[in-house]
Amino acid sequence: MRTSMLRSIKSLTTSPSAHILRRGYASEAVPQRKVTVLGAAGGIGQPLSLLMKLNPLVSNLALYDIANTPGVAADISHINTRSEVVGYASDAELGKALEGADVVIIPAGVPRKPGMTRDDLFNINAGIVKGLCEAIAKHCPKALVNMISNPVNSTVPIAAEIFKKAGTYDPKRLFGVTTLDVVRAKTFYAGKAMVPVAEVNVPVVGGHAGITILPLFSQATPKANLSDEELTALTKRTQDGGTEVVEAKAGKGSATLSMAYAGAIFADACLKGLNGVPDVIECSFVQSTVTELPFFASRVRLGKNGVEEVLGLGSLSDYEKEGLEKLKPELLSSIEKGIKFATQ
Ligand SMILES: NC(=O)C1=CN([C@@H]2O[C@H](COP(=O)(O)OP(=O)(O)OC[C@H]3O[C@@H](n4cnc5c(N)ncnc54)[C@H](O)[C@@H]3O)[C@@H](O)[C@H]2O)C=CC1
Ligand SMILES: O=C([O-])CC(=O)C(=O)O
Repeated sequence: MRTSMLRSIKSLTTSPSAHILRRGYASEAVPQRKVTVLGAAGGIGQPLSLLMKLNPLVSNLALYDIANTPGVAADISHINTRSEVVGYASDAELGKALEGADVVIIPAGVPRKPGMTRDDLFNINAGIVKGLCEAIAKHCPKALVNMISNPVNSTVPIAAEIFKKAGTYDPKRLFGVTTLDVVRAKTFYAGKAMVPVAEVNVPVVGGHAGITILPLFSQATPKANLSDEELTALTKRTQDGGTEVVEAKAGKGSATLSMAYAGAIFADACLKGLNGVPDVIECSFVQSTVTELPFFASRVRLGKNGVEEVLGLGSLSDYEKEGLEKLKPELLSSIEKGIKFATQ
């Protein structure tokens, strides 16, 4: 038994994908971890499920969608990596998909078309998220919830209220996934500053829609001498990154592949935190006292119980201070809209 466990740990640590995905994972033991993807057959769900299948920290991968799950699950299950894959295809199977989950990732819901804002998705997605969160409260109340469905600025407060109603709310376990904003900020900054993209770090704070997305390029590393005009343009491009993709896809949806990448990075960080890897830090939209708003995205230290510490904003440039004040009313109104929906 012990020999076979050691052998399986050895094979996990020597496969090429393991090296890529297990950076910074120091412990010898690889615990069993179940990840459930809700909306697994969608534009984001499919590549995200693929990336989670490649993640050696995952032992069980549950794929749930209301359409096309069996095909996606059968397809992904043939990949020769650690996790066992099971597909769940109907409302009646949602409980089984969630039972025992350590991390639940939610990319279920409709995406934008050109001309729409993320808030235009509220009417449909709020109801979808509400139903899924009620099931999470019932079947895996201790799971870390990674909310991708838009509008994130409202769906996270909706989830919080649903969990409060069920008596299961733990603010340490609820995350709005804003990693794509960070991914974009890093890419755009590296291009403009002509620095190696793999070395770039840029915190992105606030929320996940338009001007509520506030990249802090004054804290970007490696440092570069960019003009005010260049920094303004970079900020705007990061804020409008989602719209750039929506327009390029011309009615065929919004970012899926880059979002799957971002979602996989964030889920991996959650798993590392759960497994006790030290100093795992990612930006996320969480319950917060960093500003006067009840939810706010900033850098968060992840640990064995989810959020270990919500880190402050650090020092901001005058331009960023102005951006911060400008975003607050819009972000607050989206948060309140979510709370109102879930409490009425
Ligand atoms: N947080 C972020 O940075 C980003 C968020 N998004 C959001 O992610 C969501 C999904 O986008 P896509 O994957 O492109 O959409 P999609 O339409 O391709 O896929 C959505 C999937 O959700 C499923 N679904 C709908 N209702 C469901 C329910 N009750 N239970 C389980 N599954 C359900 C659908 O069957 C479909 O397979 C959208 O709301 C989009 O705006 C997209 C990109 C970035
Ligand atoms: O823009 C959208 O609708 C999808 C999204 O959230 C993003 O790509 O950041």
